[in-house]
Amino acid sequence: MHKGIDLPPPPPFAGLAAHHSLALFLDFDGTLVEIADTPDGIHVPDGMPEQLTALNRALDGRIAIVSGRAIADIRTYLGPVGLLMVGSHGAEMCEAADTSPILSDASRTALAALTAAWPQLLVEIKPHGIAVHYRQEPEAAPAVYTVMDEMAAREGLAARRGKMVVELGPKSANKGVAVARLMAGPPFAGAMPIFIGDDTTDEDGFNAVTSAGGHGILVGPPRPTAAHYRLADPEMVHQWLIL
Ligand SMILES: O=P(O)(O)OC[C@H]1O[C@H](O[C@H]2O[C@H](CO)[C@@H](O)[C@H](O)[C@H]2O)[C@H](O)[C@@H](O)[C@@H]1O
Repeated sequence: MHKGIDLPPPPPFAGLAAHHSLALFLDFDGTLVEIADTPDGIHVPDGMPEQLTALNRALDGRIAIVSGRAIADIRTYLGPVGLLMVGSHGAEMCEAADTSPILSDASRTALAALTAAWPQLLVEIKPHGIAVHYRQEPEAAPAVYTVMDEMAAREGLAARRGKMVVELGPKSANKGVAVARLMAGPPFAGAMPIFIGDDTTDEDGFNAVTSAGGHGILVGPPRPTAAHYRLADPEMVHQWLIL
């Protein structure tokens, strides 16, 4: 973990690609697109899906989007890019979505009470989990933490804190587990993995690629991280990837 020092920018992408067989694991919100006020308020830069597709071809299919969003949600923004996608923080790995309800009546009641008390909260239902966003109502954060932690304990789920959001999902899934699973088989096995992400939930991905001989790239301001390099914002990510 790099705590007190700022991190350098990564070496130029073209140079790395010239000397290594690269695998790229890309977070979505805050990495490929700027953070917005609401989950559906994001803007996908013109040409980005086409450029990701071209880059994926150049890397022989060794790019995966590894997002906290549901895969179906990502597809509405990127369209038919032909990229491998991991969604819901690793719980969805291109498998049929499990849409069965994950909450008991007690938890549904607790969630309903929370959203009634704080009407600006946004609830995002995913195939394997549920996210409560408090960006529109930041003063609700302590109540959201309490209720979501209680729900997680009751349901046997993990409660993950992200950017103005708390998410419930399976304990067994995280971005690091997903990356390790992908790295075990073709077309990723043997490549040097790079994980680019901005949020605390991306730290599992940074650790996984480091264990596999690769590097994490933190996007955003300096903070304690397992990443080796840092880029300031999604625009710098696009420039680094020559997108
Ligand atoms: O793993 P990611 O691809 O970074 O997804 C993480 C979460 O991103 C979304 O929420 C975040 O972005 C929103 C839009 O910029 C922002 O309004 C919100 O405050 C952020 O938490 C998404 O809605 C979640 O489902 C993802 O898990």
